[in-house]
Amino acid sequence: MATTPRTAAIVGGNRIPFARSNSRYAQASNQDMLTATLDGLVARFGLQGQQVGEVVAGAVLKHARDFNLTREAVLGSRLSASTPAYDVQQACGTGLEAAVLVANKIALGQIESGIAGGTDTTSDAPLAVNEDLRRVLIRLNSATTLGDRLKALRGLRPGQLAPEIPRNAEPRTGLAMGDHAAITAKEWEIGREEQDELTVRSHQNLAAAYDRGFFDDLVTPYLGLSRDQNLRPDSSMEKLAKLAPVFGTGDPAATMTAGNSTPLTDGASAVLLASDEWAAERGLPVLAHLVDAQTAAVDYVHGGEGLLMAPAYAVPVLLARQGLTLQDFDFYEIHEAFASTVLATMKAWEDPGFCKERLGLDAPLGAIDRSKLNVNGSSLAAGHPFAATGGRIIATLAKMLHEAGPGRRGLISICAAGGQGVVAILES
Ligand SMILES: CC(=O)SCCNC(=O)CCNC(=O)[C@H](O)C(C)(C)COP(=O)(O)OP(=O)(O)OC[C@H]1O[C@@H](n2cnc3c(N)ncnc32)[C@H](O)[C@@H]1OP(=O)(O)O
Repeated sequence: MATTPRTAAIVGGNRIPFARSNSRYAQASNQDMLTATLDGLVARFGLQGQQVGEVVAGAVLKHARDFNLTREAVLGSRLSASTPAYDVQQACGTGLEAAVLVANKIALGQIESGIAGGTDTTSDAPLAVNEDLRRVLIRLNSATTLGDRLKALRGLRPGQLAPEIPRNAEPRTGLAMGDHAAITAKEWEIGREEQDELTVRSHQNLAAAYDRGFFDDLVTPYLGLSRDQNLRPDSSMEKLAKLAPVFGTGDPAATMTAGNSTPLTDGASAVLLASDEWAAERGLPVLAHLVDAQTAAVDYVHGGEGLLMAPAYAVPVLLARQGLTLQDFDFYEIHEAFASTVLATMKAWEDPGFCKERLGLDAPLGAIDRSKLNVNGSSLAAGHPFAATGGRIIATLAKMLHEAGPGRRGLISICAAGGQGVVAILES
């Protein structure tokens, strides 16, 4: 029997304020933050003791003990323990990818409701042991006699005792994501001033949104924080101009600083999705619908494409499938991994050569109206706890579309490590 796909509704979201790394949430684990975030969502939508179809979430940096972090968070939360839950991981696209998975199951009628989310902490990063030491420890664990234990330890050297600390770098190139972004910034001739301007706007927009109460029903205070700790309402071009470059520093004309790059951040977010019927039965709002989504990947290792440029490729596929142009949107949410990445992506869409040769289009996608971009701030100001960014953006955009009224449309574009990108369209 054929089933008719339907479009999943976004009921609303919840997140904890995002904290600077090694600061307010230094003692909190991913599980603590995700559990608190789920409980905030449960409280907001009256889901105490209830079972939702599925909870799908993830973390980019996960301890080995967190086999199924999401299920553990559900068991620690006030949701019914009968709620199935599992982890996904798509780097910085994790939160959005989780929402797409939930939305697709709702669309197919396999579930009526679900929660998508993400959490990350660089304060509680997983440390690994040296590969040789790990094998020794495994042998030691299964050794039954003193002789076997001593044999297992034989050959172990002091240098092998040093822990392996996760680096914010691409495994295939050894370069930090910021250094990759600096290469792209140079290729697309993205200037320091335009990066700093985008950064100031992000801080101003986020601060204004908090001041007008926009986040009152999206953010639940946690561990003494009620606003994102990275937010600097007094951010200015003058202050940003004083910062020294931190990425691509081999180049004397390097432009990327701690100000126009996202900081290392701790936090979690979650979004409640459902069928229209499920929401109506409970008297819950429908802010928007997740209409469609697309992923793309680029060859940043041998293909000469920028590590964070995959959304530039994913968006035209999505537009073509939906019969839309890049200008047919009321809001654009382009994840600010680095200010230069947002600017390079927009420049690529405007560039006839890029659009023809790399995207195979007859004409460039064109410019977007900058006054519709990240109007309530984005990752430069809020911070970027990798897997939690998607949930922050979906909940923010869904509320913006709802406030704007029916028939409004928003584009989400998230670049991710590994040369990947996840993009989606929401409509009110
Ligand atoms: C797909 C993706 O999303 S890829 C992106 C993934 N994320 C990343 O790669 C994270 C990148 N970020 C980082 O690695 C780090 O945050 C860095 C290297 C950029 C900066 O690290 P730190 O040097 O520890 O940053 P810190 O917070 O101390 O800031 C450095 C200085 O800049 C200043 N600063 C930062 N932002 C601003 C601002 N908006 N306005 C004014 N000053 C600022 C700070 O006050 C600080 O000044 P100080 O030294 O006088 O106190």
